[in-house]
Amino acid sequence: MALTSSPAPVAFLGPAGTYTELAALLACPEQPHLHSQGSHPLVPYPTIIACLEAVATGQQEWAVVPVENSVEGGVSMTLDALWQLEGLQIYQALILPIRHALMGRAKALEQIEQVYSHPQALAQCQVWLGSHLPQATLIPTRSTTEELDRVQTQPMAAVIASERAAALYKLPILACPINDHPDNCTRFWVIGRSQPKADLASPGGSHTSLAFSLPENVPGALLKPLQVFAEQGLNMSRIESRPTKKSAGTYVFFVDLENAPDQPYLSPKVIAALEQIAETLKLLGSYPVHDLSKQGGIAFPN
Ligand SMILES: O=C(O)C(=O)Cc1ccccc1
Repeated sequence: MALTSSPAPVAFLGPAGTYTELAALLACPEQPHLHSQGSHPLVPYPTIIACLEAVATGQQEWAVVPVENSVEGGVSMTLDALWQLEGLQIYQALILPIRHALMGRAKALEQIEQVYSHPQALAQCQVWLGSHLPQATLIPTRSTTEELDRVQTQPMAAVIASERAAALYKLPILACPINDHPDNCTRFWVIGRSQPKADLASPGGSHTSLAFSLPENVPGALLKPLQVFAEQGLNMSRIESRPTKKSAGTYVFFVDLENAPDQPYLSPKVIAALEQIAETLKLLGSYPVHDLSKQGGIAFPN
């Protein structure tokens, strides 16, 4: 009799109702070219780093984490954790439209004294908040849904989260959408443990991500790796720097490359050239991207 294994759990930034949970519901880690499977049990974690540590230590098979928002830029917690932790690989990217709602039990907006949400969500609604809730104190939380239980009993408090979160917690929506840019979207990565280097071609896809630090802070240092990409005809779709945290003025560079259609991974030649240049090089994976922001909205799974 054939043994059938049930889908492995996916760690996500909780509690229930976050945008990251929605991305995890739509993710398909074992078959990264698909999405919208919804068959994996989901396990909430309080922070992004806890999600990634759960995979790195083998406690969970998969994690889904936010990486970059079209308005606010990179999610530094995710980038820093991927640089620090060993043995992680990106298997899939999902881009979701982000439509923020203000929810709570206030009878009128003037009643609201505190607004709780993830710093990215607060920043994405700052113009709206300044003009509609100038009296409110903005309080950052670890995820959009962390303080949803508080607003059940405190009418002076409100939360910025998704409409799906309002439905899950049975909270009235006071205003929606409140994001300052209508085309707000966020990219999420599905992370698993890394394959041996020889298997980097698998699972493959349209993009490759890597991170590197450079040995010397000298004029033109960054030119060398960029020249490798240019000479190999590799288009960079993103470059972002984060401090190494070792000494002031030293940086880690995170790069996303578009793969050639006939080569869904980074060639050994490019990897060898980068290894020569970088102080530390981390290949984060080659993977397909599902852009769900351009399909007129998504049907939210429950
Ligand atoms: O997933 C969430 O709900 C988060 O708190 C992270 C986040 C915040 C804002 C936009 C997308 C993801």
